[in-house]
Amino acid sequence: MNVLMVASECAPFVKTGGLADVVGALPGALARHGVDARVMLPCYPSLFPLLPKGVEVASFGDLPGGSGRLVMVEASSETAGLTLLLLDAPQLFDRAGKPYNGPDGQDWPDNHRRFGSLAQAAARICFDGLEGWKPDVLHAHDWQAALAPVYLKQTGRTVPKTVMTIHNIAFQGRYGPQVMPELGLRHDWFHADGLEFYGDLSFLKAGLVYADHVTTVSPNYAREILTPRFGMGLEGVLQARTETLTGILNGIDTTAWDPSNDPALPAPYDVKTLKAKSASRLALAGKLGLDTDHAGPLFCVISRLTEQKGLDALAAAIPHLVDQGGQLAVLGTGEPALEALFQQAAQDHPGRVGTFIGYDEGFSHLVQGGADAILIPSRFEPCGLTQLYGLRYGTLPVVARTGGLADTVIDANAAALAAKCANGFVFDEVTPEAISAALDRVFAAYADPKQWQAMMRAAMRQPVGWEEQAGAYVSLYESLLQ
Ligand SMILES: Nc1ncnc2c1ncn2[C@@H]1O[C@H](COP(=O)(O)OP(=O)(O)O[C@H]2O[C@H](CO)[C@@H](O)[C@H](O)[C@H]2O)[C@@H](O)[C@H]1O
Repeated sequence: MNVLMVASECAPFVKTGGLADVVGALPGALARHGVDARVMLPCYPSLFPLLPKGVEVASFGDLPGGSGRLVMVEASSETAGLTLLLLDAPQLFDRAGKPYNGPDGQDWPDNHRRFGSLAQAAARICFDGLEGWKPDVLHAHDWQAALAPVYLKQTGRTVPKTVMTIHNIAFQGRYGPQVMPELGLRHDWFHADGLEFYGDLSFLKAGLVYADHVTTVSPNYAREILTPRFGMGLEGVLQARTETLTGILNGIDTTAWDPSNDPALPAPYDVKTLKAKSASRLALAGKLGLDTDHAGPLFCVISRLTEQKGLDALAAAIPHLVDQGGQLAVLGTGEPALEALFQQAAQDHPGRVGTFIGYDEGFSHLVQGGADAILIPSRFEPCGLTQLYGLRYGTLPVVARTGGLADTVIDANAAALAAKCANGFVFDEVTPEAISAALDRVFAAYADPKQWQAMMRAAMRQPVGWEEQAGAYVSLYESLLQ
């Protein structure tokens, strides 16, 4: 079976968040099930070095954003081989800045054309194929790829089948109706049951309406987005699709994220050598200027600093965390006000709170390796990957009961502790008080090394790889093709 993945990010080549991890790891996992999945991506500057190694397999004269060519390249990351299909259109993608915004932090004003072009190129290659390779399924990820199923539907053909995955429903790609003609979308589909969302064109809604199947990245989030609290205005669209909406939990790349073999850690450790984790703690403390002789638990945050992640509430609980004897390592970048809060916390609590504002993949491994617990107080979380990395590294997740966090973290309540399956701490409200109460439970557990280590072992033994989840995608693809 052939699958064309269409996305705006793919680790390790271009990443702003968890979408990239999934798109980078899922094809390799699908390959082990006999699926040939290829990833179509915009050719951003970080991908230019790959171009000379590739071959041009298609060219387009009239995408919404002008001309472009498609270059196929076998790209190998440290851990896996991937076949990438790069949409090389310099007028759209050869820009300084980030995938979605310029150096000034503002969204590129032509994002509808940039990602409309990606989607249209993807739809066009489905029929002619690429040197004998034709997709049976087109799998679009998030709003940036969401018009691909629509362009396919506009042709009236029924193959390939289309899957639309929601990684984050908060980002919808919403533009005024004036962009409709330049995107080549059917005007008679611009209505409330089609492309239109409160007078605008919504890329994500369009994908949700016209894809053959919709998935999101955890079973719990698949239920949550049917409600006004989590659906971000799209709950009605999704309620109409409950028969064709599935939650498939994300996995992680357990080769790239392996504490027994991670070049970012000063010493390897595994479930039998938990004590060796202390070398990572020392290295992390040294890097962030934290006291190295501190006895209490070292918490960490690794996150985009945005409203979604509930970190304003966490920041308000930092004095309590410090008073109770904790330390905190923060790695993040995002909203300036949140960056300032954590920088201030580091100044207020020298030796106890260390903040690194920036994006650093290698350092994120050391933070996972060195911390005792990872704090994830998200207001909503479709799946969450950092708690999965935390489990794998014996860094116990302390999470809000939402989305995929609730699906993956087993709270240290009496029953779970007795059954030796507790692997973290779960709290209900994203408030400084509830976070402080959860921290108190962490401090109590940490004071009992036997119990803490039992939890670390339970965490590290939890299967978090892609094996099972990739199988779920294969079953879904097969059911669509029947
Ligand atoms: N400053 C920094 N430096 C280095 N690495 C950093 C970093 N900040 C974040 N990261 C990394 O970025 C990724 C974030 O992934 P998440 O799944 O936790 O959230 P995100 O909201 O981006 O993803 C969305 O998509 C994913 C994938 O489906 C869903 O799991 C999630 O719930 C949804 O919100 C992780 O790999 C993390 O280590």
